[in-house]
Amino acid sequence: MNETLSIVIYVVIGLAVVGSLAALLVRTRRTPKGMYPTKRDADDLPGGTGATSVLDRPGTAAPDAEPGVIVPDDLRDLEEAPAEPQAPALETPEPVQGRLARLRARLAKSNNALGKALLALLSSDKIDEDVWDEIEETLLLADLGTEPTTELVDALRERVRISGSRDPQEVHAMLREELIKLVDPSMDRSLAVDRHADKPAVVMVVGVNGVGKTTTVGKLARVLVAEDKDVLLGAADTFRAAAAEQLATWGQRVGVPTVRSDVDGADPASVAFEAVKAGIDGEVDTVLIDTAGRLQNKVGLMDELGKVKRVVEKQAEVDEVLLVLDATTGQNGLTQAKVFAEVVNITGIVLTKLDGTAKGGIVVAIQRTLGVPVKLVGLGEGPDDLAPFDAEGFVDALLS
Ligand SMILES: Nc1nc2c(ncn2[C@@H]2O[C@H](COP(=O)(O)OP(=O)(O)OP(=O)(O)O)[C@@H](O)[C@H]2O)c(=O)[nH]1
Repeated sequence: MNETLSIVIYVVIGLAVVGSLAALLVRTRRTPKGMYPTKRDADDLPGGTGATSVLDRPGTAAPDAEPGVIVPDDLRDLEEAPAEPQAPALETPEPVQGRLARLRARLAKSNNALGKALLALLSSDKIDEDVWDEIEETLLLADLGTEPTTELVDALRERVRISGSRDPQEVHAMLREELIKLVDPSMDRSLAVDRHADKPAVVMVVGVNGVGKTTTVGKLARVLVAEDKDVLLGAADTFRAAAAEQLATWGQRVGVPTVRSDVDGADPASVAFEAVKAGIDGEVDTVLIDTAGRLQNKVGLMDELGKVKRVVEKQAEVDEVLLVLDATTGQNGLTQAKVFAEVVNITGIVLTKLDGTAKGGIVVAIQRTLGVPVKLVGLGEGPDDLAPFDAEGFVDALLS
């Protein structure tokens, strides 16, 4: 009996011990709400009621999430992104033929006052000294420059004296002829972009920051793609970090590769060298090189551009050095042009933002100052708003 009692007592004590141990275990395993039971990995989301700290990135309410839960957009993008990133559809640039005519309205709009004022003055009943003074002033305001203005006024005076005509059509024709003479249709405005027997043509694009240089390289790539050329871009503007990215994006849109450095502030000459090397290896038609232009220090600019050109010339001839100028900067553009002309041998001018200025006369002033033709004009921010320049089309736009 005693023995049976002892066994019962032992069993009861044993059960009690097991029970309390189990209760203890269950309690220690329960984690306070919102706390992570183990040490957190760096990429774990923060827990607890402080979970809103995840929202320091822009986010929106996800339709399938708990009410009040905002999923950061970048995380949602990841969730919703297709497994294989799709290549963007390639764009087809507009044909180059007839571009200036298509964009003529833009030029006419901004330079309307010039043409209209000249025609009105020249067809007035009496052309006296005051009228000639006004004509002169109008031309100077359009940034034509002193010497070309005097030439034009003298030529018109002579023709008006001889013909005595005030007929608007005749006056229009006279003015058109004289303006075309000033813009000089005899200048060779062709671009040297054709591949040589065994090497690509190399085009360097120079100019100060902000004039539209990178945009121009991108637009020019499209012009060449529209002409069925194989093009390669070199992002030698390593000064501004975003410039290479911007250029590569232009290239991607039309399937043109870009050689760039992933190191900020890399040596521009070595990027240019690699671009030309890749162009030779890839047997492309044209290599376009975007460069950085910091005018604060002429010696630095000279060193940098000179070096880029010398290094490129170790492998291939530089066929074109295009200087990009912003037409809205007027006389400032002329000063820049002179500095660049001292540093490199400029073969052509790209005049951008002509759609935003009434100073179309700058075309004449720049050509006169540098003795180099304007080869391309930028007439808007659209990807195909770059047109080959021609004297007649330009003057017709001014007088339309
Ligand atoms: N309206 C108008 N805007 C233009 C034209 N060409 C370029 N732009 C604008 O000018 C701005 C500057 O262009 P960018 O190409 O970045 O200038 P950038 O000279 O390359 O500057 P960096 O890359 O810093 O050297 C951009 O907003 C362009 O869209 C043009 O012909 N007309």
